[in-house]
Amino acid sequence: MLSARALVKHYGGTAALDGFSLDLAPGEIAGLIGHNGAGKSTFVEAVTGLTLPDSGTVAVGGLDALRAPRRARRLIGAAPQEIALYPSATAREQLRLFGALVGLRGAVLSKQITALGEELLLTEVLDRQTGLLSGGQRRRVQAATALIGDPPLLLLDEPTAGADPETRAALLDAVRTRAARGAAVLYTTHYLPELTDLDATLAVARAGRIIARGSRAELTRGLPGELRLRLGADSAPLPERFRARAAGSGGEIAGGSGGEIRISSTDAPADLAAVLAAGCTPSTVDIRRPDLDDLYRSLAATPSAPEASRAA
Ligand SMILES: Nc1ncnc2c1ncn2[C@@H]1O[C@H](COP(=O)(O)OP(=O)(O)OP(=O)(O)O)[C@@H](O)[C@H]1O
Repeated sequence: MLSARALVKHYGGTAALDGFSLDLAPGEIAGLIGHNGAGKSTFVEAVTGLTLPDSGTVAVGGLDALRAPRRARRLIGAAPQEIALYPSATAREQLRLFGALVGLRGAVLSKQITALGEELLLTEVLDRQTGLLSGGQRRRVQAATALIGDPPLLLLDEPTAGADPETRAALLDAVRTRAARGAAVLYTTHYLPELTDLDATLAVARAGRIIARGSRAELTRGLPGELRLRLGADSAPLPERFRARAAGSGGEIAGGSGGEIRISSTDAPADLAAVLAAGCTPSTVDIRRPDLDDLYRSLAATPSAPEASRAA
């Protein structure tokens, strides 16, 4: 549904995009993550036609989005990071406007607005001016403007910023429903647990390009998780070879202290078997598998290509 190749965009001496490539299939939710300034918003602007890249290509539903931006734009529902609503218009008026832009009219449009209001918990505020809404409500109205008309490509930039747990859940449900109907969703966030909730594939941006792409399982394979345990009162001490990997955990390595030992481990079941074989008798055991935070940390610790070449 979306295929971007080798996008480059310079702002003065800054390469906001530096060979940014990304593919997105129908029905896929991809989490676009990366540090501030990695190029995520610039990429979304390039796909929506707000920014013209210096080079590279963007295809949306097979259309060349750089040559035919208006036609491509009709296939895209975008909720940018910056709120872009008319403060004096009501939420319903905004949705009428966006609905009309994608060709909805009359009763069909009214029905979609009512349904979106219910879905995103906005029914009570649909007839209020958006300038008078809370930040979280405005963000949901903005998300609704992206969802109206069921576009096949959704670009949602931090749609849950400022959302409380109830409205966050409603937004995530709405995203899942659209993907289940076949929409491709690019979901930018700094809040990694959401991507687990959405069962999203991941695209990690760094210095203007994607440096890792795949399922969460693929990208976290081989990363260390943790074996966490407490040693019982009559336990043998933790074997020497685990002590260095338990350093800094704050746990006690002798039995009976009650402190939690955290052993960095790429194969926690095997390490647990070795600990038990050494006569340790844990009173509690927990295995923490590597998660998105571990992935983020491991990628942050690896210099990107331009940084590496600068450092060389
Ligand atoms: N209009 C602009 N003029 C000048 N520089 C820009 C402009 N837009 C983006 N940049 C620069 O391009 C780089 C990428 O910015 P971008 O907003 O795409 O990052 P981001 O990954 O979306 O960051 P964040 O997580 O903070 O939203 C940054 O160094 C930014 O300062």
